[in-house]
Amino acid sequence: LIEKFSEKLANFCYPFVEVRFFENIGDYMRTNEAFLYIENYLTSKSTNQAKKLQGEYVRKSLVLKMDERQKFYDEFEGVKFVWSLIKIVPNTNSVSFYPASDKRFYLLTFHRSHRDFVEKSYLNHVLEQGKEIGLSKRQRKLYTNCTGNGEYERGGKWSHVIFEHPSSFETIAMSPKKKKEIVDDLVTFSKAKEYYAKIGKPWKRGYLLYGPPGTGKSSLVAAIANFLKYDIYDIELTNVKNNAELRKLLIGITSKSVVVIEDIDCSLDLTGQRKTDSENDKEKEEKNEEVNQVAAASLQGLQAADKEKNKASQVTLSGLLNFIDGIWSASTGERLIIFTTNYVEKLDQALIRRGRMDMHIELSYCGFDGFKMLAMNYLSIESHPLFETIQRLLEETNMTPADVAENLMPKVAEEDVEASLERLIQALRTSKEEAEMKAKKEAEMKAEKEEGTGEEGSSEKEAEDAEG
Ligand SMILES: Nc1ncnc2c1ncn2[C@@H]1O[C@H](COP(=O)(O)OP(=O)(O)OP(=O)(O)O)[C@@H](O)[C@H]1O
Ligand SMILES: [Mg+2]
Repeated sequence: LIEKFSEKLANFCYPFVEVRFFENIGDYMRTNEAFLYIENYLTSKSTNQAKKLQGEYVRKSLVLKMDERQKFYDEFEGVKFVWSLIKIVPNTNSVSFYPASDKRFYLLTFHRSHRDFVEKSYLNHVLEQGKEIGLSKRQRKLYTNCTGNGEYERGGKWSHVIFEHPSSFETIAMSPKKKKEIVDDLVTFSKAKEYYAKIGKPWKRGYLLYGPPGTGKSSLVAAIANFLKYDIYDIELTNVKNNAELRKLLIGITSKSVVVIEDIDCSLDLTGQRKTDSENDKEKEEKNEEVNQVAAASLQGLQAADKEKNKASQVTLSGLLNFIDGIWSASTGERLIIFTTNYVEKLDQALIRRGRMDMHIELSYCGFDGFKMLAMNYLSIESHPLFETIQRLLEETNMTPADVAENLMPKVAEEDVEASLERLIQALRTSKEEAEMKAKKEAEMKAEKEEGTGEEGSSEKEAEDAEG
């Protein structure tokens, strides 16, 4: 009876319902998209009402956001609602190996008589509006994974900054045909939600960008993200301890994102075949043995080996393959996965087969088309008498777009166009001469080596004869 009565009393005194929308949810602490949509919705509405705001400078404009503990009153179809942003700071007195991070949530309060209305229409209204606003002017983010190596850091988490890279398809120098191909592919992909559902595939696509250093792979990644207006998740694989941590990262990725793994050939030893369990065990045993030997040798040696062991990532090729298109990968909607590498031939075929990496894009040395684009961007010229010479030289020698761009950049204030072009021509000539010299030297070395092996054989014989 007392229980019943106290419940009634509580309801009478506080007839409100509270709903919390946490920023991160679940064991994997994935970003709650509802939180982001609500943030957009409230940011668009709250600024003229709230008295405590937070200012951020985003893409050349000021964005005012709701401050913590600031209440915001909303009204929809005659019903009143109260929103507030609340931050829970973890208890710093408790001693924990992994310090907990702050938790934030939006709290929605309304009268309990509107419960049905909230569930059926108000929340839909808020989320839909927030989503729409988000698409048109959201701040895009560049995420990277935390190291997880330090004593106080836990791996498998993302940290982010606002993504503001000026690269776009207009500034990338590559053949117009290839550029169009990529743009068309991106547009088709971004509109193909139903199609992917129909063919029973997760909505994602893989790109492999390969080519020598300085040919614009990283720039192209930024251009793609800018074009699609997606967030970027830049994974540093060497910071990922094991496959479980990689999966944890995957779960934390929101939809509409580009996932990038740069220099995939250097990140890990992924070039070998997928290993069987027994092979893995054997390797581990061997490693342990090594460590033991070092331990016996000296304490210092052990510490060094331990450090190395800690550093080494245990992400395997099969873990990465699962990351790309395993069952878990379908849990995060619309997504583009991009690998970049300097040495495509080093990679395992399983990693780059079609279906995983659907499109292979080669970025190569600067051609005349690329040069014209750079000249337009850097010097604002479409043609010049010196272009002919440059075209001929570009055909005769290999120069990366990065080098061409560097030479075109004015070195002193108000340098004229001709000086820049002359500098480029000079650089192209030098590079051509160097390449020729190198080829000549290599040929000489080769010839010498061949001669040398012949001579060595004979001198050995002589020595033998002398001994005899
Ligand atoms: N195709 C290109 N178009 C325009 N600018 C380019 C191009 N390639 C390179 N650049 C210029 O050179 C710089 C370096 O390029 P970028 O970082 O994209 O090269 P990368 O291929 O990623 O090299 P790495 O393999 O060393 O990572 C960029 O800042 C950009 O200004
Ligand atoms: Mg790069």
